[in-house]
Amino acid sequence: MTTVLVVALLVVAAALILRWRRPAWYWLAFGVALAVLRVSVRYASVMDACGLTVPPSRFRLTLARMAGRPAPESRAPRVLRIRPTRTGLVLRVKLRPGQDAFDFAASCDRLRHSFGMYAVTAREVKSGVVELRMTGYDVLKRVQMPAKTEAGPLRVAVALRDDGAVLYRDYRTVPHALNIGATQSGKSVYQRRLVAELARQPVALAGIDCKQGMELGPLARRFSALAEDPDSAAELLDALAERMAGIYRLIRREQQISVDIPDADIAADIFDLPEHLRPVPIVLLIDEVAELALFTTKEEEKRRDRIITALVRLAQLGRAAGIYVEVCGQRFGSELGKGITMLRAQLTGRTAHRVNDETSANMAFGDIAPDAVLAAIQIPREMPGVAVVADSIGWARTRTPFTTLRQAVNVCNRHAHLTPDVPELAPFRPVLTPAVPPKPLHAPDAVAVESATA
Ligand SMILES: Nc1ncnc2c1ncn2[C@@H]1O[C@H](COP(=O)(O)OP(=O)(O)OP(=O)(O)O)[C@@H](O)[C@H]1O
Repeated sequence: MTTVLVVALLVVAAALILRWRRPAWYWLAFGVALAVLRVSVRYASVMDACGLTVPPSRFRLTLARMAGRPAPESRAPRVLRIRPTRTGLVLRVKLRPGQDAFDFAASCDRLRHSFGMYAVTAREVKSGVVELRMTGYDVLKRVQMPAKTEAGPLRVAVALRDDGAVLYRDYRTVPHALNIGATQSGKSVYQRRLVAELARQPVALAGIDCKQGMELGPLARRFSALAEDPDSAAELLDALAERMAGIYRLIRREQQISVDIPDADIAADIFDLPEHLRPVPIVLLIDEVAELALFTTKEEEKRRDRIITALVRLAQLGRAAGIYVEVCGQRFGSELGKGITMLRAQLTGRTAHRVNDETSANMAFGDIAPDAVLAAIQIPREMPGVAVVADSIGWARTRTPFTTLRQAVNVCNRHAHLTPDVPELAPFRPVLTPAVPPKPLHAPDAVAVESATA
């Protein structure tokens, strides 16, 4: 703590002396150092004012009485670590006997005002230790991801959380996810970011985009399979189910070999298989799931049932075979028909962009994090891309860095050579035609005017 304080003082002094130069880091270092000083100086009084201190123990009172000293003061939780970050600071405190992590969570708003920070969040990191993350400004206003992240295989840095931490989409811990939001809320940008990040990794991407491939089509060079209408989507899902069955047979065969070898590890999913046998993982992205679930004729109803059944099977069994499902939609509730709530139950990761009503938010969070429902409705219209992410432990507001379609296409084109050939998905491999200059389109009005003048 003392070291951090001294460093903060030095940084403030250096920043004041060098102010005539004002390089980019000047404001950042100055702001963070000031925040560290402010928190360090005000710590004890703020804890006291927020009711986060404990009265002196009987032992200390007895000692004071025996020594003839005045009664000792209440004690604030001990600071274990204070760590400046790019966006503010992180404080770790050790709770005093009788304190509860909930007390800190409930006092976040008071702490925010008292320390003069933009936001404060609290979470228990281990028994008796609470981490207070403080940010000095609205980090979601202009999202800037840190230069270095802890991304890895099947773990991509997808957004920034409101406490300044990076939000990762980790397919190995949360295999399947749901992303809902009203129109223009930022779902596609979120999905684009996912594709752009996954494109750099050795994974196969499969897409279902029933908007005639409008969102995923331009990224086709990095896709091993793409379906642009419900009919081909049904066939693609069947092909994925077939691949899943094949991978299970492969794992089973390897298990039988391992059982006969003493002390050998026994494969339970594709990552336990030897590298030369390991099938490439597949991430299946579905844009606007409702297009797959709606029907008007008997034929379409049969196709819909086939699609939803295949999706449920993939979400139930796909993880061990390295098949992950990422579903996007405006709503995802029981009004989409039978099997939808069963599918939703398999989608562990939940993200909700701005929604227009409580029912839509409930579809994402009602069953896992009721607190997050209100937060999702309150996302302002003028902040597209802001989302609420929740799991059974808690929720946070996040925002994806804005990725244009051009940027995502550039990344996909640059990494097109990483696109694996998946034999089962070969019929769905997007056909890449050479670019031709577009012909001028005749709008219906223009045609009408032309024929009228003729
Ligand atoms: N993370 C973001 N940061 C800044 N602006 C964003 C962000 N995400 C989205 N936007 C803005 O919001 C607009 C709509 O985003 P997007 O197309 O992703 O919405 P959507 O939910 O997919 O809409 P629809 O369902 O109609 O396709 C974008 O064109 C962009 O201008």
